[in-house]
Amino acid sequence: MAAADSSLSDNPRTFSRRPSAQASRQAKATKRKHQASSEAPPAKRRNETSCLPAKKTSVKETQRTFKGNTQKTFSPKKHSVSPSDRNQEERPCIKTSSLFKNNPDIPELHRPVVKQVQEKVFTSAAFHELGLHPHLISTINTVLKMSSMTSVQKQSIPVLLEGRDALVRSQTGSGKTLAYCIPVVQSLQAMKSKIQRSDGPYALVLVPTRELALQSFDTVQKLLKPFTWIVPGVLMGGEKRKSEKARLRKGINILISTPGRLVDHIKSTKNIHFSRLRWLVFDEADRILDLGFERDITVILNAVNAECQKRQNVLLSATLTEGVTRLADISLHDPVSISVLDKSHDQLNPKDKAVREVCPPRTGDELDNFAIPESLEQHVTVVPSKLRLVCLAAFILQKCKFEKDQKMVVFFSSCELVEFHYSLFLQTLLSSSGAPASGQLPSASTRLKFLRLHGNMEQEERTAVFQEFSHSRRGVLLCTDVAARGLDLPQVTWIVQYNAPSSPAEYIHRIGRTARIGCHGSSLLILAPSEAEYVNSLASHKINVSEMKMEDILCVLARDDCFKGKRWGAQKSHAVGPQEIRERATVLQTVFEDYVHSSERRVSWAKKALQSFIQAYTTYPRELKHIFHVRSLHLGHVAKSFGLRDAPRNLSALTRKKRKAHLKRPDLHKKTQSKHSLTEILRSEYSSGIEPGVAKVKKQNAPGEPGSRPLRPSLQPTPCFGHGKTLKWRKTQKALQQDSKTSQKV
Ligand SMILES: Nc1ncnc2c1ncn2[C@@H]1O[C@H](COP(=O)(O)OP(=O)(O)OP(=O)(O)O)[C@@H](O)[C@H]1O
Repeated sequence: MAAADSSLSDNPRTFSRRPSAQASRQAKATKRKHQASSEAPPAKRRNETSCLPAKKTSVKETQRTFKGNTQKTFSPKKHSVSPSDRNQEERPCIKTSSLFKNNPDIPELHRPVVKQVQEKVFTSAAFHELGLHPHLISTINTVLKMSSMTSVQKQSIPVLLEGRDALVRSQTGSGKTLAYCIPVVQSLQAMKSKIQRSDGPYALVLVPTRELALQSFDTVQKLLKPFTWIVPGVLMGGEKRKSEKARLRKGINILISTPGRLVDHIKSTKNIHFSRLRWLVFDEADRILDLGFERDITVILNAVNAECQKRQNVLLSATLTEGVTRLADISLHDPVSISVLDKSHDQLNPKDKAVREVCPPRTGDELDNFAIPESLEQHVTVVPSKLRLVCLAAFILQKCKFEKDQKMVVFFSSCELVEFHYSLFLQTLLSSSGAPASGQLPSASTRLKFLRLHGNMEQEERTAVFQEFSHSRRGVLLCTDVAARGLDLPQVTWIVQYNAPSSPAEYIHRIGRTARIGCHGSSLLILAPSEAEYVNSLASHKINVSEMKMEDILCVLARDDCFKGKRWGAQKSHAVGPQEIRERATVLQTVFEDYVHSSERRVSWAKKALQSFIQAYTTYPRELKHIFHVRSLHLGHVAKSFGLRDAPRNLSALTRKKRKAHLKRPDLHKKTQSKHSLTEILRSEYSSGIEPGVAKVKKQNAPGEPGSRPLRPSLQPTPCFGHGKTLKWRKTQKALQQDSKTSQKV
């Protein structure tokens, strides 16, 4: 079976490095030395206690340590090769790349131990203490099967029932949805003149993603069971515009929508009237009010304000930020700030006091430090770029193949990356039929189940995946940040961040998909050595992560004999030593590489995924650029993590060009063509989904064919924010620059 050529993948071709003549002579000498060492007999290193050395100190040392072992050819066991691959087998063997050679040092993590901010989830207060309609109480008790309130519910519901505007902040999975849904339902069912369906919206709930819209709709629908005259509805794209129009025409009293889809109806349908609107709710408010949704929110607020001046506004999020509170200053009327952290709520008046309370001075700013569920264990592992793919696969195998009932969510930075890894794992790690596909490991467990979710998928499939994963007891969901906010996926045990998030807020929301409402959960953040400082950045926001060694993750390969290197045939798995682990990791890598290199189409698919990774990498915000900069990426090594044996030759030039164009644009909202292509890809999942020219990933997408991206509508006129106040976007853009970065990433 063909294997990788280390001389190519170890080529230190990066974006910034231009080797001098001397350096290139040295590189050649090093290469000759490696080739020579590959022919030496394997060194004996059998009596080590840990699986692998904790860190590789230098190239020289590596050569000494692993001399003779690293370039040996390893191939998966013979029976893993399908008939179509026999031709490859007959080809002369190419030298196998060493995954464990020429990697940068793994730095010691000197993470400061910080005391995380924590909140109490439950209270002993019961819902019947709130004076709600008896039917509503019994619905909460019997349909939702809840009796006592969470802290945020106990604080928010009375305030909202008083008719106040509110900013609500509490940790992920603490019950914020009911904190606003219960008061909305209670107030609407109590209206003196009984609500008619044809009255149109009394409450408008804006959420950032379609799945969250569905989820919130489901909750509202349950609460409305006894109040059949109040009609809830959801607009979220994916459904035919015509049928949504028909539903709107009939009347929706509690309308839940993503901004993009609502804008589409405001523009094209004459059937939405906001004259009776009583409630405007922004769930995941910091996400909705950041620049990613600027144009849509502008249109919505203009439409709402034109017909309705008096309403209750509610903003909720686990990560209220400065940007949101600035907007809140404009759109909220005499708001109450509710933070579970304080274990109290403040009734704030005048308005500037409210803002000060919600966003105190920067020094010791506790609102920069988000609460993290107490039962959430956070880990980080530092992995050289070449080993990232193998390490992720090993971690998935460890948890989801060898442990029972594990449910994992893996976050990537773009739709293309999700598609790539989904297809790759499906074709290589999963054995669904008797005959293994090219490069597939036949003994891969049927226990493994992969699903994927991102914004370039057809809505029908998105919904099906969301439902399937929600109801499943196990499985691996590969996704973009489209699943980071608000989704309540029961019993998720692990969150893996394969690509680091662009802000602490996004980190909080991603890990918040586990350890909800008092349950236990764990998370793993995978960083490259050059990104290790990110741990300090998290610590500065009081986020504590403990280190998990890469070697401990790779050790799982000892449990799976389909990764056995040839030389260790008879050896029992429990006696597997560090050298064998390295070889098994190389076998796994070879499986990936063989799959990717089995056709030109797949190679170009992997290259596109690599390019997408690099593009996403350029969009980290300025304050994180010293950690995540494309210049620190070793293209050859990164290529390896896409199953490529070689760094694509034209990629760096292409990316450099894109990067230059990107850097030229301080204002990301300039309507330039080049910007369009870069940012549209990153936002695509938040589109309404019905823009012209939107090409989606088909349901039965052939592996290796990433989907295309939806386009966004053009800029809207200056918006008008709540209570007749006009917000100057240019000013606000600057204030929100911080937050906007998140919207450029997916
Ligand atoms: N009083 C309660 N008792 C028991 N379970 C509850 C209660 N309130 C809410 N829950 C459950 O807790 C889970 C999390 O609630 P919810 O999704 O509203 O959290 P959230 O605070 O909005 O999270 P996120 O910040 O991630 O959006 C849901 O499964 C919900 O049904």
